[in-house]
Formats: sequence, structure tokens, C-alpha cells
Amino acid sequence: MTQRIIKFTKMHGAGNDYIYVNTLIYNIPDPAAVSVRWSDRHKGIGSDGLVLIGAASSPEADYSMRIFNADGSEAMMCGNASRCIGKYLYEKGMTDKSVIRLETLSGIKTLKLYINDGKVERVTVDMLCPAFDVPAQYAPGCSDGNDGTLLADGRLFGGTFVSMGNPHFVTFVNDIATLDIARYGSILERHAAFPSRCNIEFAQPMADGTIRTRVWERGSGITMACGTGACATAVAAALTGRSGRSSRIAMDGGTLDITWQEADNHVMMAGPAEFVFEGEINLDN
Ligand SMILES: N[C@@H](CCC[C@H](N)C(=O)O)C(=O)O
Repeated sequence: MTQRIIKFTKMHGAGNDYIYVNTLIYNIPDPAAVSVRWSDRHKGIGSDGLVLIGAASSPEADYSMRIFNADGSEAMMCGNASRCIGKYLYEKGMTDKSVIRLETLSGIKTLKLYINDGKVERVTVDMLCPAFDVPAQYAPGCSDGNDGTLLADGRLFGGTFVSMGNPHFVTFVNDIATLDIARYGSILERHAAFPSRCNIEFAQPMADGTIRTRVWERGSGITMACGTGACATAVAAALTGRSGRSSRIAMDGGTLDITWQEADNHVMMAGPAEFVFEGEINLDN
């Protein structure tokens, strides 16, 4: 019988906050609906979504991750959650490995934990290769390859489509501090160019060498950071000559260090992972 009282852990990576449940102990029968209820910042726990940690189906992996956005949609990958899972598994004694293989819907990702005095201080994730498989309907108003220009509420946004296991449209702007990202992000997420909707990154290279990036996430709206979005931004910046193969992506909730390796084409993401609090909640809430 499914237990009704579920113990959960709230964690964040650069401010991108999720509710984590160990499904080796607790069964969540309808995670999409639970994510909508629990993510609510007024009537629920409050988060950008729900993350389920479970057994891996592949013998190559140690554990698995499933990620649901705040609107209940399931995503293929989450960069910030994968770092948090590394910390969760190690500090809760579920592994003593400092290299963990995590199964996701977009492949097995390798996490490397940097441990000091029993605490995981930083996690690096091998995010595998970026893909530029342009959505079928990306053609309207677009130029060549994965670059295009999209119209949203009277403003044109030139950008690059990058898949990091999930879809991203990275648009470079020159008014990042004042841009109304809720206005434009909500329209671009559901633009006809993106049949499966899209995560949107608004980015601007800054004088200090960082790339200031603000995010509108598919299924969750404005978030403080997006790991896959940071990777997509770094790749788009490198492709368009705005940066080299390594970038510091400065998001609202923290900075992620991204390197797009020349040797194997893999994108490496490094950043923090933090516990916020533990709690328990009735599955029916
Ligand atoms: N916050 C995430 C990505 C979460 C999923 C995304 N909203 C989608 O629908 O693809 C990250 O850190 O990568």
C-alpha cells in the first residue's frame, strides 16, 4: 500500500529549487499532479518542480532521476537537480562514491563530487554533447541552421537553438538588466517554432567576463538559474564568437562554470548544490 506521509528534501542549485523524494522508500503514483500541488509557492511547499530519485534500470548507472516542472510536465534533464542529487546521495549515505553515474531520460550523466570533511562542496556534471536538431517548425522567420529570429510581442529576438537533452533558445540582448523576461519568455516558450515548447535564455556578455543570463523555463516560468540553460548559453556564445570554450554564466541565483571540451565535444557544468530543509507532507495535499 502506498504510504500517504512522504518525507521530502528541499534543495537548490544556484537558486533553482526542487523538492526531492527518494522513491526507493516512497511511491509517488501521480508525480505530475503532485508536482503541480507541492510546487505552489502559496498553497504547497514551493519549488520550481519535483525530482524523483530512484533505482537505475541500466547496470551502467548507480541511480536515476526524473524531473517534473511546476506545471507537471516531465523534462528529459535538469542540470541543477543532477548536482543536488550528487550531494543528496553522498551526504545521506546512499553512496560512498565520489563519481556517480546518474540515469536520466536524456542519457547517463557522470557526476563528480568535490568533498571536504564529509560535505559535498561542489559538483561537476558531464552533460554530454550539445545537439542542434532544430525543431521541425523552426523554419518560419529563421535563417540558417540552428540560428533564427523570432517575433514576440512586437520585438525580434535573434538566437540559437541548442539541445542539452532538453530544448533551449538562447537570445543575446543588450538590455538584460531591464528586459521584461516574463513578458517575452512566456510568448517565446510557446512560439510556433517550438512544437514541444522551449526553455528561453536571455543573455548578455558583461565587462567582467561573465555572461549575465536570465531564464524563462519551460513549465516553471522565471527561475533563479537553469543548469542546462547555462550550458546552452555557453555553447551559443562560443558558436557565435562571443566567448571561448569556457564561460562563467551569471544567473539570478548564482554562477555556473561551463566548459565545452574540444576533445570530445562534451559540456562540463560545475556549480554549487545546497540543502534547504527537510519535511513531510501528505500525498493528498
Ligand atoms: N532547471 C533545469 C531544467 C528543468 C527542465 C526544463 N524546465 C525543461 O522543461 O526542459 C536545469 O537546471 O537544467
